[in-house]
Amino acid sequence: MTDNARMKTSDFDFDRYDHVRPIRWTGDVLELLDQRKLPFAVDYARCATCDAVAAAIHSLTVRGAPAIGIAAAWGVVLAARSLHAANGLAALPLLEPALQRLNAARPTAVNLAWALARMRGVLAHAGADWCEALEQEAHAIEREDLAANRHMGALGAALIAAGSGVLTHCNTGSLATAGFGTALGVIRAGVAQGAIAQVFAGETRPWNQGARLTVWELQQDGIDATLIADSAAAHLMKTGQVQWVIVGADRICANGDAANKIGTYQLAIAARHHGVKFMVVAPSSTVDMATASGELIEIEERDPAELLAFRGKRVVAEGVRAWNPVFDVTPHDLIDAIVTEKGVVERPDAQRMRALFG
Ligand SMILES: CSC[C@H]1O[C@H](OP(=O)(O)O)[C@H](O)[C@@H]1O
Repeated sequence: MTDNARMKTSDFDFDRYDHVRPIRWTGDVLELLDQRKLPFAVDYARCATCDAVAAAIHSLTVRGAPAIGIAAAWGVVLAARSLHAANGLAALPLLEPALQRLNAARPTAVNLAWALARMRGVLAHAGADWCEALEQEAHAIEREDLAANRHMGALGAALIAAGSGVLTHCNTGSLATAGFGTALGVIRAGVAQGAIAQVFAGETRPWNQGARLTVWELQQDGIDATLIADSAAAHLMKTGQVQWVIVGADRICANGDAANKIGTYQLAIAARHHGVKFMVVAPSSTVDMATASGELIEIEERDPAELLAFRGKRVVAEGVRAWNPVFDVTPHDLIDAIVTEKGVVERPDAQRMRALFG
C-alpha cells in the first residue's frame, strides 16, 4: 500500500489543496502563473491588456479548459477598462473585436467561448456601471468553477471502490482551473477518503503536462503519485494495478463524445480491453450541447516544433516532418461515467446527456 492510505477525510482541507493559483486578478492587471516554466520556476506573467491575455492563452502560459475561460473573462475586463477610459459608454460596441481575438486564441476547449458568451450576456443588459458588472461576472465565473470542482470531487470519488488504483492523463488540477481541479479533484477527494490507494500519471507528450504539472501538484499536496511514460499505459492496465482511468475534457458533445488531450482516446481503448473503468470529469461549462458529436469538434494542431525539440533543443534530425494534433475525441461508448457538478451521466449517450443538460 502506498503512502496515500494514511490520508483520511478529516485531513481533507480544501484550502490546503488550493494553494496553487494559476490566475490572480490584482484589481488592475491579470497575473498568470507561467506554466511553461513549471516545475522548476514559479513565475507569474503580468497581463495588462486583453491581447496579452490572448497571447498567454495561445502560448499555453495559462492552459486547461476552465482556466482558459476564466483568463479570457478577465481579458474582457481589461479590454473594457481600456476602451471605457478612452470612450466612456461609446466603448460598448468597440469591445466585440477584443472578444473575437480572445476566442481565436485556441479552438478546442469550449470553456473559452462559453466564458465570452457569459461576458456578452452582461454587456447585453449593461447600464452605466457596465465595467463593474463585467468584473463581477469574471469573479462569479471563477467562484463557480471552484465550487463545481469541489462538488465533482465528491461525486467522482463516490464511484471508486476502496483501495483502487487510478491512472490520469495531462493536467486537470488547480493549474487548469480556478482551484482543486476536475479529474485531479476527484483524485484528491478519492485519496483523502481512502478510496484511492495508488495514483499513476502519464507524462502526456509532447507538452508533458503530466510529467511537469500533475506530479508536481500532487507532490505539493503530499499525495504519492507514480509517473509513467504514455506508452506504458496499456501495460500498466494489463498488470491490474489500476481500476479507473480518470481524465478531464475540453469539450463534451450532446451525445457524450469527449475531446481531451491527445492520447486520451487510446487510453479509453486500452481501458475497455482490460476491463478498466473510464471516467471523464468536467464542469457543465465544458458541455457543448450545440455540437451533436465528436467528429464536429475542431482539433487544435500546434507547431510541429513542439515534437521536434525539447526545451528549445532539437531532438530529431533536420528535415524530419511532424504532425502535432494536441487533442483527440473519445467516443461516448468507451466512457463509463461523465462527472459534472450537475450530476453523473453513467454510460453516456444522447438521451442520457439530454436528461441532465436539456
Ligand atoms: C481541466 S483541464 C481540461 C483539459 O485541458 C488540457 O489541455 P491543455 O493542457 O492543452 O490546455 C487537457 O486536455 C485537460 O484534460
